[in-house]
Amino acid sequence: MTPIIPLSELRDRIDAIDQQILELVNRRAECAIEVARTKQAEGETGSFYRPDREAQVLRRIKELNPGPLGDDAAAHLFRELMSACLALEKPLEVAFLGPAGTFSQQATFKHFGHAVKDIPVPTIHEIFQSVETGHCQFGVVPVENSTEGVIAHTLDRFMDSPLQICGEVEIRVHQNLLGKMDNLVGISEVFSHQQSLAQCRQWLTANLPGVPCTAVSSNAEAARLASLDHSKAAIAGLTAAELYDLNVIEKHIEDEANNTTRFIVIGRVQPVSTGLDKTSILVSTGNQPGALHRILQPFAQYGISMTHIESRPSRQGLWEYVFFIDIEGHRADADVAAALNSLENNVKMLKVLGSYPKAVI
Ligand SMILES: O=C(O)C(=O)C[C@]1(C(=O)O)C=C[C@@H](O)C=C1
Repeated sequence: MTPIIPLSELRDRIDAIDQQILELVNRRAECAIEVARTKQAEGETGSFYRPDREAQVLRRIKELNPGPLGDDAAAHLFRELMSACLALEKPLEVAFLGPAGTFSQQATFKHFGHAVKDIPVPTIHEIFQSVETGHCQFGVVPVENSTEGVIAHTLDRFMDSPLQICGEVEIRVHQNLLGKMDNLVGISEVFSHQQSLAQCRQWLTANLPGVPCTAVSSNAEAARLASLDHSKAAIAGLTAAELYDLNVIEKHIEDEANNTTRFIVIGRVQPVSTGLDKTSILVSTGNQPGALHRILQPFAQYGISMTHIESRPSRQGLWEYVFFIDIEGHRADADVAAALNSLENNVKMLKVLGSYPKAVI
């Protein structure tokens, strides 16, 4: 048995280590300030954020991590460290689907760290708009949920937006029943975002049969409404419970155990290839026989994996569809470039929505 070390001695050790960490962290921050000077000298004017470099830093940390700290825990620490360093270079403004307390805000912090200036915006359309007009440098929008499928609004908005996808982030979504009451008895109405209501449909039918469910603009808005009336409940995340001082009446009420939402980061930056990337494209074929085959053929020919395909009405011709496709690899990678080149000759329209590093944390 290893001897028990007195608490005071262990705390002295921790204090000494903290001092070293603090010195090192500040040396790193000084480097980031120098990076900003170099970027400025090279004529950079836009955002100093580099999604490709950040992905590489986080992947390297996970590879180097000797433990006992877990790889994800180590990566999260460095996520925050880089966020603070970037804020010294140039603070970043990121629009998310507000108000505060939504899963979109959680996704924003998970991807950018907490040193960003997070700007709540009421609709997906306005998130695009705030980045298009330069109000914010980046936006975070939900794109698909593992239970409920795609968020059509986000996909549709890409059809006429000049913005690029420059990152992705996934959030495990736990839904909770929140309210001022202590139990399910006497609940007269449940508020939530339409997607969250859909994710808890079975639970609601089994536990609150006949209670009206009302869709509102966000889960945080649902929590706010529930805080105003003691007979009304909300379905939302735990952050919203804290924010609006609500009781957690029932935890994890989502029907699917692995309920996950994928968000994408939109902006004007085009990350360079990191070796572990994804590319999202928009393709329109016209309504001809064999159209889908012509889309799939170049990917098969160049051995490219397709991770997602989704069709949406094009809004141009009756029964004309566009396809949103995610593939593995970066548009600058030789095989992806060749496949996209060949695809362009096969289809009516091809728009590359972005090549970006796969989510690291
Ligand atoms: O390497 C850079 O370009 C930096 O700005 C430094 C740094 C970092 O802290 O490591 C900070 C922000 C960028 O988004 C990427 C990396």
